[in-house]
This record gives sequence, structure tokens and C-alpha cells, in this order.
Amino acid sequence: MTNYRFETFEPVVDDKGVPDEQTAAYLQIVTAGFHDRKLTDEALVKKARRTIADKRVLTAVYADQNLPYAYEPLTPVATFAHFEKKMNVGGGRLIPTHLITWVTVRPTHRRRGLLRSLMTANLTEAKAAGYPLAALTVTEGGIYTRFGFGTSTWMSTVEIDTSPGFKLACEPDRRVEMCPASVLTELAPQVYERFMRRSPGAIERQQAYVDMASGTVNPETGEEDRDVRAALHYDEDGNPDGYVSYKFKGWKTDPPTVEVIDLIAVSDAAYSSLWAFVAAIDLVDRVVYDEAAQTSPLPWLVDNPRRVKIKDQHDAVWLRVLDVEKALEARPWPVAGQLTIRVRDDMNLADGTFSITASGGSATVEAVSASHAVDLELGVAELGSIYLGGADPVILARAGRITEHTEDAAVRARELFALERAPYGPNGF
Ligand SMILES: CC(=O)SCCNC(=O)CCNC(=O)[C@H](O)C(C)(C)COP(=O)(O)OP(=O)(O)OC[C@H]1O[C@@H](n2cnc3c(N)ncnc32)[C@H](O)[C@@H]1OP(=O)(O)O
Repeated sequence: MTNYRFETFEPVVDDKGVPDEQTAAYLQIVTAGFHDRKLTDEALVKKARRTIADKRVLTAVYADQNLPYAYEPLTPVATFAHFEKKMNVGGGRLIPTHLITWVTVRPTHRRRGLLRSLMTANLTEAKAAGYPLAALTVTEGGIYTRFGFGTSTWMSTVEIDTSPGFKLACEPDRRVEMCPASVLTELAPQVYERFMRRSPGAIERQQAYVDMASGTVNPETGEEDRDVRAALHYDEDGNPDGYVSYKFKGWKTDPPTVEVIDLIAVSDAAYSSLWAFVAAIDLVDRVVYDEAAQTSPLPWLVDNPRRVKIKDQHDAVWLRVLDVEKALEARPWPVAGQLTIRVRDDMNLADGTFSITASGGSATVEAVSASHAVDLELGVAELGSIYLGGADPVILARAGRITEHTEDAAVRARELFALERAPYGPNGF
């Protein structure tokens, strides 16, 4: 039987940014787990720099085997990483959230419980450290519900037909000008920070997004991306309050297409004008974007809504409630009301019965005895799904994922849990 050693460490680089052997082996094997290219020396330095900028904490599992020609023992057989970022839980309230990423298990060591061990230890520590919520984004939809994560935000892949005849329904201010993509190294974090405060579900972004938007890094090659172009929207005082970063997909793509890499708007005026800008790029008949909000003004901006096609809807952030009272009290409650819920959690981190009393924009949440009458019973994953008002409790009840114990409890939960906007954050991690 193979013995495994678990080690948690922070990445280490020398004064030229070159990672030490343990960090380099870890970063290289993560790329193998996700079928990404092996990192060149330059890409490795950039990845190590981003890892440190995000303050990622790395956990590696090493096997006590040393086979000729196989990977060295310092190359992990499994990886797992966590880091802290703020999340808008509604009303601009930002709370520190425990993010999990880089979960990989080498095919020769899979299905022996390594992920379960890593996840159990990590979530237990996150709860002990005081985090109300953990979050991740997934490669496959069938893995994380068992660990209490529920889909809580979604994104759409949109395709806009901008061929001749394209017209907007309302003329935006068009205070847009092109800029070198490199200026986004400085501006993108500032604009995103302001956007994040307006969008429930938005999570503070990691360095990779700045690097992609500014053309510093092409995610496929890990090197500079010289195809990236950008434009800024200016507010009435002439300050940037939105940007779009994009690239032309090449002359062999039919119809000629622009791909939006990143579009972040602090105001509705910036949002409309930036879409108007990309739609007006000459020699292009189609604009595509993978990370659009599922619910947005975009289809309403265009005179002919059939020109905006939703090609795909995909889950984005999966939330895991670690502490029910803290998590529910952290968010705003725009609608007053009372609801008692029973939460089931196989991992025993967040189970219990809780009374929610919302008034004046906030809620008091109290753990009550198991014999207390309840309105709704649900798993902790389903609580994660409705937490930001994204999933509809009525639909979850119809799907058998929530049980109603009092009449119209799901309808009342829908009203209570709703936030000012549908949750959205263009951010995978
Ligand atoms: C947050 C992120 O980083 S998402 C990225 C996830 N990683 C990847 O997709 C990379 C490729 N895949 C892998 O590296 C591995 O297959 C992993 C990480 C998904 C699973 O690791 P393993 O160590 O094999 O999982 P482990 O043996 O601990 O299984 C735990 C449970 O999950 C289940 N499970 C594991 N993988 C999958 C899967 N792909 N689909 C459905 N269920 C799965 C197991 O059946 C087991 O169920 P049970 O404990 O309820 O009986």
C-alpha cells in the first residue's frame, strides 16, 4: 500500500522570481492535472508571481515511492490550494471568503480518497479560522455537491451578430476611446474593485485576470499576448469607469469575429457604451463573450434581440456555507420576514435548525433546537445555491431538493433571499 505525506506550504521564489524546486514541481504538475501545456521557464516565473500575488497556500500530497524513470518523489501526486478573497454578498457588503482551487490527483492515485481527505481537512480548518463561506469553480459538475457546495452564480456564452443592419435600441453616450492594453495592468484592478461592490456574487479577482486583460499573459502559451486590444469608457468627469479587452480571432474565422476577453463596467452607461464600441468594430460581423452575466441588459440594448444569442449557460461560483449564522447575518435582507430552516450537512460543519428574522435591511439568525417547527428543510449545498438569491427555492422545492413544511414556505424564501441584482461575477479560479 502506498503511504502518503500531506504538506502545506507557501510558494517560494528567489530574487529573480524563479521558484524553488518544491514550488516549481507543484506548479508544473497542476498544469498536467488540467491538461494545460507544460510551463516554459518564463511562464513558470509568471505563474509563481501570480501565485504569490494571490497569496495562494499550496497543499501537496507526496507518495513514498521512487520508481526508476517515473516523476521524482518531489512531484506531488495530488495538489490542492486555498486563498482568501472578498466576495460581495449583496448591498456592497464584502466578506472574506475561503477559495479553493488547483485540485488535482494524478490518474495513478485517483479514487483512493485523496480529494476527500484534502477537502475534509481544508474545510474543517477554514471553519475553525472563522470563514462563513467557502467557494470554488469546477471542471465537472458531479464532484462537489457531496462536499456541500451548491451552484450559486452562472454565466452565459453570448454571440452577437454585428453584421450590417446592427442597431442599438437606445443610443449610449459612447464616451469610449481605445488605449494600449498594457494600461489595464494599472486600471483593471481599480475598475473591477468598483464593479465588485455593485454586483452581488462578484469575488475579488486574482492576478491572472489582470494579466489576460492587459495582454501580459496568453493563458494558452503563458507568454505575452500581442493580439489583445482594449478600450476605456470615461465618466462625465473624464475618469475611466469601464473597460473592454478583446482580440480578433483571425482572418480564417468565418464570420470575422472579435472575442471579448474581459468587459467590466462600473455604470450602466459604461456597460452600454462598451458593447456599442465592440459592436461597431469594422471588418467584424460577430462578437463573442464567454463570461457574460446570465441576466443582463445586453439583449435589451439591441434593437433586434435575435441578434444576441445565448449559446451556453454555465455554472460559475459554487458556494459552501461553513457557518450558517455568520453567513446569513453577513448578507443584507432587503425584504422583511421570518423563516425557520433546517440545514442538513453530511460533513457536520453547518447542520442545525436556524430561525431567520429579517427587518430593517439585516437579519438576526439564531440556532434553535431540533424540535423547533421549521418552514423549510434543505441540504447545505442547496443553501449555498439560494444564498445570493440566484437559485429559486420554489424551483428547488419542485425538484425535490428543498422540502416545504409550511404552506408557501418556498415562495416566502424566494422573496426573502432575493438581492438587488441577480448574482454575477466574471471570475473563475
Ligand atoms: C476546485 C477545482 O480545482 S476543480 C478541479 C477538479 N480537478 C480536475 O478536474 C482534474 C482532474 N481530476 C482529478 O484530478 C481527480 O479525478 C479529482 C480531483 C476530481 C478526484 O480526486 P480523487 O482523489 O480521485 O477523489 P476521491 O477518491 O477522494 O473521491 C471523493 C469522492 O468524489 C467522487 N468523485 C471523484 N471524482 C469524481 C468525478 N470526476 N465525478 C464524480 N464523482 C467523483 C468519488 O466517487 C468519491 O465519492 P464518495 O466519497 O462520495 O464515495
